[in-house]
Amino acid sequence: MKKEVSARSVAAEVLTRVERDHAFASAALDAEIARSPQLGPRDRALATELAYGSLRVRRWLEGRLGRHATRPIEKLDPRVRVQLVLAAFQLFFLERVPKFAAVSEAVSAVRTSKGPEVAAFANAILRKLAREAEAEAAGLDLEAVAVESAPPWLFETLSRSLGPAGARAYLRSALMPPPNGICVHNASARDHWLNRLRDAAPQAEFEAGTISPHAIRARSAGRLHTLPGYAEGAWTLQEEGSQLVALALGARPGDAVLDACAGRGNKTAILAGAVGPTGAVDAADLHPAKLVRLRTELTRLGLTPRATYAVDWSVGAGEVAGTYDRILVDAPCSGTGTLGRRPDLYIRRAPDDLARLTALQVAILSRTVDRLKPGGRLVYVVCSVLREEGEEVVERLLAARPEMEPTPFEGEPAARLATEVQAGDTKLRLLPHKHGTDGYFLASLVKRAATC
Ligand SMILES: C[S@@+](CC[C@H](N)C(=O)[O-])C[C@H]1O[C@@H](n2cnc3c(N)ncnc32)[C@H](O)[C@@H]1O
Repeated sequence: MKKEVSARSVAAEVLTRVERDHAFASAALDAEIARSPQLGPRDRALATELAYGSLRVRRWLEGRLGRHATRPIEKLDPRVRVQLVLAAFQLFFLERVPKFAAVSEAVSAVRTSKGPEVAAFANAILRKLAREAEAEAAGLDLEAVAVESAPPWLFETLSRSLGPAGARAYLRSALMPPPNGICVHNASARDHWLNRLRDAAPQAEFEAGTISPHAIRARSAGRLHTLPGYAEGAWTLQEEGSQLVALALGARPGDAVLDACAGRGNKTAILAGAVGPTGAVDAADLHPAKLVRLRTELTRLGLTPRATYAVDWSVGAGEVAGTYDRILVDAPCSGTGTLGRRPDLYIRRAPDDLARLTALQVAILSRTVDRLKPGGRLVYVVCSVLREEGEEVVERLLAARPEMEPTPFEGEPAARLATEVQAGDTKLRLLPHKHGTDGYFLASLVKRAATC
């Protein structure tokens, strides 16, 4: 019998894959949606809301389900647990799905996969939860929900970095889907594209970003790449904080720049635009496949990197032989600044990841410093808000490489923000609840010119 596909069944498959295989939610969702061409735009949006929404509050939902279960929730078959979590999410957070429908859809999915006995167990729990949701949903303390949704080790680690109130505010902000970012290449054309996008998708919300002069924030806009301007290369999809990161390097016309952990080139395009035809941008990354994507994307935008290098900075500089005026090190990290966008991190991250990642960050930084000209600048960035991957990594680098010293940012938006938000202007932490961007830590460093 062919399985019926619905927004709910797609979300259930995504949650199962994230839980069971530690899959990336975005990749799992893209794959499931691609396998379900019969879903229209509304159902695709609902599947996304169900999958991401449940992941954002999964621990809290499991806690509530656990109060009524006769056996531990974590011991249940993952497919049953996922059905219960999805129904609980609908009961507490999705007003537009009637409560009886949420319960009966979950119970019927459990009956199909596990039989009537387990279905009766699911039914008993969900009926009790439906009564609680009826009484409580409107008055939930969302900050408490957010804190209980994070694993305790993560809340403690965030509290050490942001203070307990900061950690609570950050987690509360991560309950909301963040906007999608658009980067208009020619910043002076931003208003033009804002108007064009509003005309093309009146149901969506577009607003100018406040941190990056290139940024437009988009909500409820569906598939952005189908809108005017994308195919012509007038804009790309790039989160606003990520734009600021590239601008923070302060690359000038004529500079030789290395994008040391360039990935698919999200930031390389801004760097290539800044150095212009008289400068050069080289891009490096561990994964050659990402560099192929980078070349394709830059070509689409009418830009070209001078060279791309597949390099593992943890072992050496590979074929990167030259030296550079400016280097951007957008290092691999815990991603804890992106919890709103990647709630699967609540499942995929573990406390011991930090020691491994910080050792890697220090190793990458140390090797890239060798490729910096004396007097040259390096911006270190992680999409993490944790001190361990931020201030502490910089301290470790400065201890190992005394020729490096902190220096104020040169990129105008980052320099302005740094002096506004903290006393020292050589480091900057972007926070979703303060800046409306993903969370990042940035540090600006210079290599002392040799003295005789
Ligand atoms: C945070 S991502 C940055 C990606 C890119 N700059 C962007 O804006 O999307 C970190 C990148 O570092 C790369 N990476 C991880 N370990 C590395 C290593 N040992 N040497 C070089 N690159 C590495 C990853 O492949 C990934 O693309």
